[in-house]
Amino acid sequence: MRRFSPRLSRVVDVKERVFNIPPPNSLTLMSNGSEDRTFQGARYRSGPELEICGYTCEDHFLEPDTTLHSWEVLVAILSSPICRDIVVDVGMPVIHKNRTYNCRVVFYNRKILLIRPKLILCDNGNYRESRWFTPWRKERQVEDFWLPHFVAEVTGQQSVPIGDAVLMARDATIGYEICEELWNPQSTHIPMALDGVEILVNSSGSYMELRKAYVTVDLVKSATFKAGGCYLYSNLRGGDGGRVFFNGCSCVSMNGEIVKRTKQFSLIEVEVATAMVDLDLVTSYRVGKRSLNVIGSSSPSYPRIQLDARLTHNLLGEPSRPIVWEYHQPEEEIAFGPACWLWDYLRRSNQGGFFLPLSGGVDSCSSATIVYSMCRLVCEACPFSEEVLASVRNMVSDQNYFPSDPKELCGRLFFTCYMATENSSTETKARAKSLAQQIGSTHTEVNVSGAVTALLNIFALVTGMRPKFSVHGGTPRECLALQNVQARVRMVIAYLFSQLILWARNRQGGLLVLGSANVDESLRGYLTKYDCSSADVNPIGGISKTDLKSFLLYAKTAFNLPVLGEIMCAVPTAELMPLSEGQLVQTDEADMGMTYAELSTMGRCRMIERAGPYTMFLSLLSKWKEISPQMVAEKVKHFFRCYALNRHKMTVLTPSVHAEVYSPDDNRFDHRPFLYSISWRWQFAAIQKHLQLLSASENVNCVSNISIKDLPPVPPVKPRKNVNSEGKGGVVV
Ligand SMILES: Nc1ncnc2c1ncn2[C@@H]1O[C@H](COP(=O)(O)OP(=O)(O)OC[C@H]2O[C@@H]([n+]3cccc(C(=O)O)c3)[C@H](O)[C@@H]2O)[C@@H](O)[C@H]1O
Ligand SMILES: Nc1ncnc2c1ncn2[C@@H]1O[C@H](COP(=O)(O)OP(=O)(O)OP(=O)(O)O)[C@@H](O)[C@H]1O
Ligand SMILES: NC(=O)CC[C@H](N)C(=O)O
Repeated sequence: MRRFSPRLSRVVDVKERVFNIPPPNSLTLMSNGSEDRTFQGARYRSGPELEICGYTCEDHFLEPDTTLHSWEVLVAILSSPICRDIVVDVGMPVIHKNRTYNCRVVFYNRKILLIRPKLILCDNGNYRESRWFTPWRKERQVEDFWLPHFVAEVTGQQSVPIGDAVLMARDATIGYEICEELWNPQSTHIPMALDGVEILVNSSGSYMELRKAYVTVDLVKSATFKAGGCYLYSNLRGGDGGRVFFNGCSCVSMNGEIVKRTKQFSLIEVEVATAMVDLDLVTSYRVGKRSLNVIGSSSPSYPRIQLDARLTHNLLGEPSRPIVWEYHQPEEEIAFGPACWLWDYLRRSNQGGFFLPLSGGVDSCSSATIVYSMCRLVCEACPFSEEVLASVRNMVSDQNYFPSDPKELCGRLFFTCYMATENSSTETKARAKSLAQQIGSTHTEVNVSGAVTALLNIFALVTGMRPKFSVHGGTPRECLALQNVQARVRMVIAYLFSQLILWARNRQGGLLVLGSANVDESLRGYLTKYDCSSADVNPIGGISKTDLKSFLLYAKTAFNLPVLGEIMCAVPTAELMPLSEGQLVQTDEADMGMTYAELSTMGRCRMIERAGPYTMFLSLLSKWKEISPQMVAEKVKHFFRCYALNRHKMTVLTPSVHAEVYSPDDNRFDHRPFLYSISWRWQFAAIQKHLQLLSASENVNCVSNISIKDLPPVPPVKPRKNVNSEGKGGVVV
């Protein structure tokens, strides 16, 4: 290929995990002859959103200290010799005219060139940016920003431009689009590209959800496919103190093709991807797009901040070539995302490892397998990362330790315990033990029946009464209480062990207790409040049972853990009730009155389709054609009754890594009340009315049109009913 004017530019996309900007002294150290290793000879460097202070500062963004300290760090960075002759943009909050903006600060050779505030904020899902930031609404306008005095002393500038402008070097034009601006229908890259901006820089704080990674890649590719250009997309990676795991996957795209990328998951703190691009190819691509040129010629111009420097080299190197993006399957995302999040959590909490009550069922075994996956990642990272090695040495209280075998590491960091009661089976006990052996966790088996009996004795002493299981003639209320006391005792024992097990082994610190309630159980409320569902952190709280089973199938082969095949196929059961004539009387799905697959469908419908009971009923009518409309109605009503009854449990849900769009996590994600009337009179009446119309005519196109007369009668106030979380009423109190 012939180039008329070889303008090869090295651009760099630096991806850093939050809070990882090295302190000033280490920056200086790195400059001693290590410039190439750091920026790889690049002329431009970008990084993720709000990288200086960290994306998850949240309400700390309302504190002026956060902005002040960000300026202090910025001064340290721009003063560093490492930043000579390279244009750098970094992310931080900036207060201008008493308003806080989420900004990129662009500098070159100790001079700040531009402060570019975010134009479109993100407020969906876990995002709440407009709680802290104001969007910049002055399109294509800049103002003077007066620098803090200690910054002015270093840069020698009093004021710098702030606003919606682009940077014009002698040989390239660079524009900024901050995260959500790419996702919005009025994406900023379009008018910038029409105005001749060649390099589009996007700094992001985009978190992981299963099956989401392709979205950013598609957006980036389509941005430069439609409008041409070189796109630098830099995202955070890792956990920084919240429930989300930032998704990595930074990349460089050129005219619709990805030419460089970074990993989605890794324990390594900083990953630098460098690409060499030929900017003439941007021009030739755009020149060929005739319709783009016509629109571009009338497109309004951006203010241009001039930079008297060249970004291109006349090098004879080869431009980076297009690559094929290999996506992780959801099972791999489960294996690596929560594992990396657990690692970040563990090292920041300064604890010595994890404790998990291991029942031999799908959920707790999934949590265990994720910890094993974490150990594998640690062993892989240690030869390349001093930070990971230092953290693991602190955890195991051994400064000479070098982990190389995940099983051996697991034995040091991970403690599992099977806690039997008289209702436990030998099968689950054996499965828990096998998994512990295969992953190498330090495993114990205890019998907690003595503690359960002691508690029941206290009750009997006071009341003179002993509750009975239903198979022994007890009422549902007695039976439920007997189940819950077993489950709760396990939680107390788990905390006792987590606090003292390292003490008993003459090691420092304590252990974090892991939980293993999955997203579906939480949504349905099929868990005992303050049993082992209450823990310090939960790696699977955002994942559905269906996905967990696929994950175990994957891990069985990928991690060589044969017992997972058996665990996956076992019928899920709580094992809290006695066997009846040798038969299992309790299975999760029978207890819940719905299958996990149905629950997952309804969960998605509630959250993603934003469906109330009536809309969910309509939606499922077309999805579940194999069952009658009456049956669909009963399932929907049962789901909403259970959801309403148990919603209070979400207020104390153990923090877990966010992974699923239909998560019911009440804390940050799913903002709904936690006290409901469970009768849903108006909504259920609408369903009933629709059913009547359906039976009157198969083809009625009905819109709910109910009135007071359609409502079922209000239930009598007396005698009071105590409805348990099964949604089964009928106990007179
Ligand atoms: N609106 C509200 N706001 C705040 N608290 C509320 C409340 N309504 C009830 N409560 C309180 O909540 C408590 C009842 O909840 P809780 O103690 O959890 O008990 P509960 O939900 O009644 O029963 C536990 C449920 O979990 C199931 N389970 C048990 C064991 C294992 C598994 C499994 O996952 O395999 C499942 C079991 O079948 C049953 O459905 C009571 O103290 C009650 O007063
Ligand atoms: N016998 C047991 N030994 C140790 N822990 C247990 C035992 N039974 C239950 N647990 C703990 O309590 C949690 C909730 O118990 P539950 O019976 O609801 O299991 P679950 O949610 O179906 O999960 P699993 O599939 O792991 O059995 C389990 O995930 C596990 O951590
Ligand atoms: N920080 C942001 O602006 C997030 C943007 C986008 N909605 C995402 O999920 O990645």
